[in-house]
Amino acid sequence: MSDRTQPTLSVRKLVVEIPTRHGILRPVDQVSYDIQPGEILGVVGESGAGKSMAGNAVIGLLSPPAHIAGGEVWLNGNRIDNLSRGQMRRKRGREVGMVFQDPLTSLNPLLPIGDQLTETIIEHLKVGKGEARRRAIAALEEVGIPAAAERVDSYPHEFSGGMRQRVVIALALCAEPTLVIADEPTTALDVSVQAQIIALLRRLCRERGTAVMLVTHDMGVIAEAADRVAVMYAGRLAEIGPVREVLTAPRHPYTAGLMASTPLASQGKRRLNQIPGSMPRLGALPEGCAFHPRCPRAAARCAAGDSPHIDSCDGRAACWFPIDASAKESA
Ligand SMILES: Nc1ncnc2c1ncn2[C@@H]1O[C@H](COP(=O)(O)OP(=O)(O)OP(=O)(O)O)[C@@H](O)[C@H]1O
Repeated sequence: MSDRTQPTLSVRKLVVEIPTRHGILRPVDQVSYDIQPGEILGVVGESGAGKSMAGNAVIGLLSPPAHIAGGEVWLNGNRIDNLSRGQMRRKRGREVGMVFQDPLTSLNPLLPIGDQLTETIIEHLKVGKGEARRRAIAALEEVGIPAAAERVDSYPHEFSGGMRQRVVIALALCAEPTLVIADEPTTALDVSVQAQIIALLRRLCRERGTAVMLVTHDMGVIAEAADRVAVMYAGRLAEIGPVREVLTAPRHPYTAGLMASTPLASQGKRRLNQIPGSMPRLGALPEGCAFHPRCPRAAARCAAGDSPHIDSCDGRAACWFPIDASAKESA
């Protein structure tokens, strides 16, 4: 078991590479972060920023030819980036639960949901059939499935999208994992249902001390759910820090741009200023900071040399000229 001072997940200088005919791409480049027990780390960025690859790499779900080419991943104090596929498969489910955008990725359409839950519980918790069924019903009750004792024998298609995602959360949590990777868990749902699912995930993981990596393109979901946020741009971490600080006083101009293009309910008004241009392709990254061609603060230093890294900047933003909120600047 993890002790409370040890992060549940610790990722150090993780690099994912994809060899292509035109050279090697790095969809994840030197990414480092920790997630503490009970903490939700939101990973946000535009489409193609490398968010899903960063999550999939951690749980050994990269599709070849993508592979981990550097760095380390530690789960509860054990190194896991060098495990075999079989060893990693056993960790998924038992130590790591997964919630994906489409509930039908996780649910077998041909099996009643109760069978899927009891199978997982028996496999990972080594209890008998009767006890597993009792726990399956309790798990469904906990995620808010009405009349769980009757619905336990229903098939996935007999539930609405929101209820199906509740079942997936029950399935992800039933083996009592210490880490949950949730990749766009609410993107396919109606806005009103989205908030319920986020609140549910947050409550259950808090209660159990489960660490969560929440991958989303939606700053609103981050504001709602996350304790800390990691902002990705072109495979690299642009900024990482406590969600309140990053969202109210972003230091990286990219984070500031994302915030300016996101209508947040808490801000009371819609601010919609799109960041000009688009994220560069991985095969055509500019020299220097990958964001500099779109950056309102870019200076000569940003366009040359190595890309700035959080560790070599101020520890929060990978930027040579971070925004200083105390100076009342705006990006
Ligand atoms: N087989 C592949 N060959 C080349 N590039 C790839 C391959 N698979 C993924 N990529 C690239 O890797 C990058 C990271 O993809 P990833 O899916 O992690 O991004 P994302 O931030 O999760 O985006 P989205 O929100 O659209 O899912 C993207 O630029 C994508 O184009």
